[in-house]
Amino acid sequence: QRNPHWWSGRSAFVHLFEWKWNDIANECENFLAPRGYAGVQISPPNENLVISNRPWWERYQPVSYILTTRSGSRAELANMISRCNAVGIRIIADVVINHMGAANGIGTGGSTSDYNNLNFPAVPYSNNDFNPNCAINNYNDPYQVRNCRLVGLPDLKLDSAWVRDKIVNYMNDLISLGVAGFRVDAVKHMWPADLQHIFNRLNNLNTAHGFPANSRPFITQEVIDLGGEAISKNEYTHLGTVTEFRYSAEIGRVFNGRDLLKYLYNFGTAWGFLQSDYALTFVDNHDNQRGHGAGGDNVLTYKNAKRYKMATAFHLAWPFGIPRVMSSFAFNDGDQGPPADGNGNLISPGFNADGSCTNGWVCEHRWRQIYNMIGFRNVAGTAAVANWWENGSGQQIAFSRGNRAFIAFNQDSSALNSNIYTGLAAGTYCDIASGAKSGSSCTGKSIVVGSNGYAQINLGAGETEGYVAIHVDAKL
Ligand SMILES: O=C(/C=C/c1ccc(O)c(O)c1)N[C@@H](Cc1ccc(O)cc1)C(=O)NCCCOc1c(-c2ccc(O)c(O)c2)oc2cc(O)cc(O)c2c1=O
Ligand SMILES: [Ca+2]
Repeated sequence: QRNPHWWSGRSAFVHLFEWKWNDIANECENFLAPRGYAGVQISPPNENLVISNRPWWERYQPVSYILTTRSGSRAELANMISRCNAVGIRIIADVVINHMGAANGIGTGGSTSDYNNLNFPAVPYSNNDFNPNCAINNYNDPYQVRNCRLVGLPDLKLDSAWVRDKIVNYMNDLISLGVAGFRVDAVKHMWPADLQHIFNRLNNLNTAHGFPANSRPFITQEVIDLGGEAISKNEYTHLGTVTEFRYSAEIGRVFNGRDLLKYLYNFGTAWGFLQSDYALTFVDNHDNQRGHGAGGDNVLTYKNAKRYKMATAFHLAWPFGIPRVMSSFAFNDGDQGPPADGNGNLISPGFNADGSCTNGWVCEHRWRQIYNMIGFRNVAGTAAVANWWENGSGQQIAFSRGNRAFIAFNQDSSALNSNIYTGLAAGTYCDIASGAKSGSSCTGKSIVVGSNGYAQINLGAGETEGYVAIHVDAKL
């Protein structure tokens, strides 16, 4: 189902891609809860194949459902989920249930993966638990896309009772540890009916973790659908939310300067997206930030910082979808895995005095311009978009969220310098892009809203930040 069980007043979650469980627990307590994040999507917690050079995608090659990975042990996972739930950070587990690993070898828990004989003894799965070996080479044949092998990955028979039992038991195990729901991988490659059977057998959430009785697990399904394929994202919306890859592609195209900001006034179903409460939205994700398609070369990443922050600011200011913020490790090569020592152990992020990360972690979620927009979205709450403004070129826009918050963007080659109606009460507000409210002063720009609700908004074309944003909790 589609409710992520956020605590009230929280509205967006972060994908702490490849983070260790102990580090996530600390981050929940030290950073995410204080900054108003709602939840964390964690990397697949099940045992995965150890692949030489440790590419990031080895975690998408299961060997068993034993909860031992480079992120930590079962006990560390359980501890992290408890500590995060205690401070109102929900945990969404990434589950890989379409396939198993595509090579012989051992898993991160020491179990064997016998790909040639389709034997995974630690589940156990054997060859009659897999679909016949055929390759997916025609994405316009729904049967092939569901029943054949995605890039050679052994395809599980999801209509077999044995396989369904193993997957249901795995997901119910995670529910018993306190997860709020699941990000389901490679959903396009599974039949909706099989998923429905599995999801229906999931237990209610564990009330010991603060969930009301009879709470159903949140489901968000990865369906890469940019149009043009036989399988549609709409085939899965009755099961839960669905990743809206077109959101990522379009917001990237606009904030790459390949379209006018003024066209964003109706950014939503008019652009072909799923309806808001079905849509899992993001600027980039772990896959398409590496140029693996699924949004093409429009996808913005941390590598294009100013545009990325503008796109994320719009993403979080705009009342559409369930937003997920990406938190990456730095990479040059598309296959490169997370920061690790000589023995392959993951290295924890370190933190600078300004809160930014070290040790190869980008930590976009710790960038002031991004975490301040988490606060903006929380303060805006359910207030509707109002007071839309655009300049003649169409590359300067502004809007408010009722009388709670106001934001202006400049993607023009000339300065934005206009007197704009903000919809906010008179007073002096701190711009949360260039700084923040600190005690009784602003560390960055301050913006004065007159008694008529207007403010002089000044934003040069070459400034560090391409937007200014204010809200009632940043008012002096
Ligand atoms: O680049 C990758 C991994 C990508 C990947 C991993 C997890 C994801 O959630 C995802 O969306 C993509 N994998 C590399 C290397 C690789 C891995 C395994 C393998 O058997 C062969 C090669 C790669 O070059 N993959 C081929 C292109 C990416 O094709 C993959 C897709 C995928 C891409 C586009 C689509 O429209 C689509 O429906 C599915 O989903 C995966 C899901 C997985 O659970 C595991 C995978 O290996 C993959 C996956 O290879
Ligand atoms: Ca399949």
